[in-house]
Amino acid sequence: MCGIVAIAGKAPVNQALYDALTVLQHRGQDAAGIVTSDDHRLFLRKDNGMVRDVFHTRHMLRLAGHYGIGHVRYPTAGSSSSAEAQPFYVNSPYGITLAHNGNLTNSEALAKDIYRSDLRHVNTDSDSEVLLNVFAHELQIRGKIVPSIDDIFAAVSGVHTRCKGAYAVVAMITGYGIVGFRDPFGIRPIIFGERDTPAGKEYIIASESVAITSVGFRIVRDLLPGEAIFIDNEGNMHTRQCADKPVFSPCIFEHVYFARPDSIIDNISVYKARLRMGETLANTIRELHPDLEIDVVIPIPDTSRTSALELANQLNVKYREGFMKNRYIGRTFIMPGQGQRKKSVRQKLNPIELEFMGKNVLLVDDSIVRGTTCREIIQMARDAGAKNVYFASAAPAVKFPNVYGIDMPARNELIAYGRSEQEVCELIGADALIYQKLDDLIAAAREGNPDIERFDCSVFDGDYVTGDINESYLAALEVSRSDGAKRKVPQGPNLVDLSNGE
Ligand SMILES: O=P(O)(O)OC[C@H]1O[C@H](OP(=O)(O)OP(=O)(O)O)[C@H](O)[C@@H]1O
Ligand SMILES: NC(=O)CC[C@H](N)C(=O)O
Ligand SMILES: [Mg+2]
Repeated sequence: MCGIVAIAGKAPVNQALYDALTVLQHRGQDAAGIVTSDDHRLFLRKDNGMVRDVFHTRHMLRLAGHYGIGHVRYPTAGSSSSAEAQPFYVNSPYGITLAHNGNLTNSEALAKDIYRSDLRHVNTDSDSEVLLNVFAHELQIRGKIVPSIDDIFAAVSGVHTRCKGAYAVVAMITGYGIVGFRDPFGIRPIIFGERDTPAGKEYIIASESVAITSVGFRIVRDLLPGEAIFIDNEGNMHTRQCADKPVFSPCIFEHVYFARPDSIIDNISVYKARLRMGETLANTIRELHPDLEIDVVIPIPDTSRTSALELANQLNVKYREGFMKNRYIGRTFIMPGQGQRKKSVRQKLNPIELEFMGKNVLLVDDSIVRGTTCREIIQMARDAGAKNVYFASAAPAVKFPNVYGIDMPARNELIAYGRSEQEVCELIGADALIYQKLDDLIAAAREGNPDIERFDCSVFDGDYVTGDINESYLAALEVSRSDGAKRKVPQGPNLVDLSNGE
């Protein structure tokens, strides 16, 4: 998952972009970047690292101009090399920069097309660089010195025709304005806002509403699946549906884990959805384990807190913060490499022994993916003297890879893949394991917006809405992007890259 933001302002936008990226940091910790423009020149800074590490005062001073875009990255394609940090740039036509959240499922085929038919060079393995070149080509073939609004929206339609997979995108067309668009299934979130200034209206586009409100804009609305927004360099805003048959299918995992609870995505409060997940999970526990004696409910911080709190309320059991989180360690799930993830769980969470000693403890997490967290945590609870350790997951068992922008590509890395609940329970060392039912999870999210007919739940049910995912795709993905495969790709400072981000 990545975070994206764009601002079309009337005054310098560097600080607001930086602030918005810090609010989106939970969506990507690997790399960050900002590009701004003063209508003539582009100013780019991007590198590996968290937002606070990538941008120093000297960089901020150079990010001049009244419009720009930003990105925080969590890689799902290519490598974690700094050359794949975003935004990406192509000089023709007009000078376009682009930032992408999601994952293209036909990136490899597109990369070949781009070279053979569009005569374009793509320098990295990033699907986002491919996406940028498709958009640039679709704009170039209109052949205009000054692109019209119709040209820009036609180029987005061209992207929808050629690209498959998930993409929420912001792009800047130097001298012409800012574009945002969402794939025809609306898998990844993207929302826009505005504010009035003495010099006129300013616009912002971002992955999550919290990035809009926290920098002083008000929310207008989410982009619809297939829809695009264009803010021209005079500050006029235009929107248009650019897909033929959009089928809304937003990713349910945003509500389970990715998004911040204080965000509202597609009119669903993530916080309320998580409370409802706690309520339904409590019902399932009562139904499946009516005799389970629970002395205390303990969340695995951070993300499960909201649902664990409501679950404890419903069961009428004490809710206690039995694990203290080291606030200087980021999210472990989105760290690259299993070794790093495993080590970080222990550095990140530390038990308060008195909450465990001699008690029947119900630990609650938002999800169990690789099982890294729960295995460590259950052992820590036992070491702290717990009598029995039960484990509940606010999401169903994750059994299938994600191909739409969450880095869980290898089936055999998923602890629930090919295993029964009982087997998972034994493997993680719990005395009982309770998963949320998929229908309950869907209901918990949908209650916030009953107009959404379906969610992308592919990691739970293996149903890939884009229709292009088959066994050979999944097998190839497993080979190229498993933890083992990633270890073989050269990373870090030894790699000499083409990067213009300094
Ligand atoms: O089964 P696993 O592979 O361990 O993945 C699931 C865990 O990873 C996430 O936590 P993370 O530490 O990333 O973030 P958080 O602090 O927001 O909970 C998630 O909240 C689960 O705790
Ligand atoms: N998580 C994401 O949205 C990743 C975006 C893009 N696929 C990349 O790897 O950079
Ligand atoms: Mg967690």
